Amino acid sequence: MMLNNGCLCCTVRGDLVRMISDLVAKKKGKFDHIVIETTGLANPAPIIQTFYAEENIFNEVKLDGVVTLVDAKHAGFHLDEVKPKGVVNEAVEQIAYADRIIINKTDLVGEPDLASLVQRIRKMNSLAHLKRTEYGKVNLDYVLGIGGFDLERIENSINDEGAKEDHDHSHDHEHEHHDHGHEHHDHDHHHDHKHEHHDHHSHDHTHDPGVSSVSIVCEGSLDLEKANMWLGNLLLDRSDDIYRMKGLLSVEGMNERFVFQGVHDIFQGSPERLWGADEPRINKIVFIGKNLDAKELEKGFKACLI
Ligand SMILES: Nc1nc2c(ncn2[C@@H]2O[C@H](COP(=O)(O)OP(=O)(O)OP(=O)(O)O)[C@@H](O)[C@H]2O)c(=O)[nH]1
Repeated sequence: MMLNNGCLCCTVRGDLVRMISDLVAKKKGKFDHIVIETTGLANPAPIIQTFYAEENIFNEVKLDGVVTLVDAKHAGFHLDEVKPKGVVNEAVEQIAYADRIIINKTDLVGEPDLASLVQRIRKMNSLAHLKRTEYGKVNLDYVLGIGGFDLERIENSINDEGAKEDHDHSHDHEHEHHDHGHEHHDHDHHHDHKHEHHDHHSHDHTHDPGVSSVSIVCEGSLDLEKANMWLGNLLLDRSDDIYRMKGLLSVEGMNERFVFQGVHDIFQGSPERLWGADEPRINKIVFIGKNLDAKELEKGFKACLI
């Protein structure tokens, strides 16, 4: 089914609501997945938000994940494009919201360019799985059944954060990235940030998209009231800039681990399984967004610890 262009200022796509309602009414039980292919100019946010905003949709279908196909040869150009003030760079947005990033046409670029593109994408979105392809060759289960918004799968996605370029052939890289991911967890993140700026200047990029991933990893238990206030206020002030977030928290007095995920002002959270007797109470939160201040986020979070 072809959708008309939605109004860019709307956060709920009426056309998408109608399309899904029609499909559900006519063919309920006859399909496993619905694949929505947007144009290259689409902002994914309104499409994602539609799945939470309308009760009919929310109850009948579940948003599985966002897959972004990146043209390895031309992506750099689009990411560098300077837009008029207030206009988003859709290439940046499409990477920021993704659960899976497929970097295609890798045969057309050299390894150094490819590596720097991967690095650049990784800094924007440290949660997504990433794969390099030629002619878009991926297994179907890589792009269907992702569970990118499932609370039950939060732990997996934040645990292998930054560490999971999914390789089919190039094994040396797997190790490289794996190590990097662990380092990422142990170190403070201002370090990463500084590097980012350094790289930025030395490569003389003209445009900083300002989209980055910030992760907080910290042992301890949270004061429920303080944590509620902090996250609540953060979303009140910054929900436009926070594209996606995922977290696993240890709350004082709560025997279960608390998991949450969010997209802008949409927030879903719930207690998950019990903490193990010997399990270290480690909190993990990952934010993907614009103008994120890693230091400030970490400070705010730590102020909520008991
Ligand atoms: N060299 C090379 N060419 C590719 C690769 N993947 C796709 N192509 C070619 O790129 C061209 C455009 O591919 P499409 O898949 O139609 O691109 P698209 O962006 O989906 O196009 P539309 O959705 O129709 O706008 C075709 O000639 C493909 O054969 C790749 O990995 N390497």
